Amino acid sequence: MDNDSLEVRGLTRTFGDLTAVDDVSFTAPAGLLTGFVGGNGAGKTTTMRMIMGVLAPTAGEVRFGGDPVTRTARRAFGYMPEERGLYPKQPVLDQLVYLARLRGIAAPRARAEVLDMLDRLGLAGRSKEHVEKLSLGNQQRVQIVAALMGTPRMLVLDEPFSGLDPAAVDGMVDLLAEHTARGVPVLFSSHQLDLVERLCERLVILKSGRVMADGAPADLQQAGALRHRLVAGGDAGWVRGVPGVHAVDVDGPVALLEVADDASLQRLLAAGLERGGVRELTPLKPTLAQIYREVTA
Ligand SMILES: Nc1ncnc2c1ncn2[C@@H]1O[C@H](COP(=O)(O)OP(=O)(O)OP(=O)(O)O)[C@@H](O)[C@H]1O
Repeated sequence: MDNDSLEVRGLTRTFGDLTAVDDVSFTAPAGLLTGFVGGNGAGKTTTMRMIMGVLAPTAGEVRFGGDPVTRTARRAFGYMPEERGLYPKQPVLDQLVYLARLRGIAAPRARAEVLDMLDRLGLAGRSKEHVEKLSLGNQQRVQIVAALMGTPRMLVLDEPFSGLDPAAVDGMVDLLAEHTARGVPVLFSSHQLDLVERLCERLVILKSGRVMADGAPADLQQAGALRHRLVAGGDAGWVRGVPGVHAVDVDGPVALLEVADDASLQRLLAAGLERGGVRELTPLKPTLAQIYREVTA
């Protein structure tokens, strides 16, 4: 196991009769972005709270670098909680420097680091404003600074991209890349599957508190039902009669197909030769949205 990876083993949390997180195990490897996805109420926030020690697990454990996570170790983790938690009536810079000092960063360095990150997120001119005067997206940018400052050893970010405009998303992506380049594991939750697909090297999909899929997106794409796009010489209606081939959609000569195995693919081609030929047959990689729908169906 890589030394600076996050490992979650058998994590479980009940609230009365509800098992919100049910025997969840996964690894967020060092130096990689791991996307944590799942519908509303799937258990993402509850899992992240347990990782950060905000909530006690009913069962299971959290390890970092091979060791059980202690309170001291958690001080070196950057966390963006769902409930955010900035003081509305304090100026942005004062507040961030205060939070940085709580993490043990000396005042001059804290100030320089905070000003640099505010600048990179387009907030340089707003550092003296009270947080409550900022738009929600700009408050979110301040939260990002709060989570990322101080050279954290791990990042746990609950919906860090929600409410950000495209420029801020790009700024955030660049910042996260700097942390993964240092070997830091980054776990972030999101409902924006296009963004997760673009960014993540690892993916954990949760449903009703359970892990439904866990791995590299390319592996999950291969494990999913492979679809093919076929363009026939004439009307492609004949594809419906080929054993092992499921026609998802047929529109004139173009068909979208799920092919069970290689033998079915050969049957499809043989049938095509008898029915006016096959002009094109292309395997299609499922998108993350398709994988997500399949594994959470
Ligand atoms: N303190 C609590 N007391 C009782 N139930 C809770 C508590 N916290 C969470 N839950 C329940 O646990 C389940 C998982 O909630 P959680 O917030 O972890 O989901 P989530 O995946 O983060 O959802 P969302 O995407 O909507 O933020 C939900 O059914 C929620 O109502």
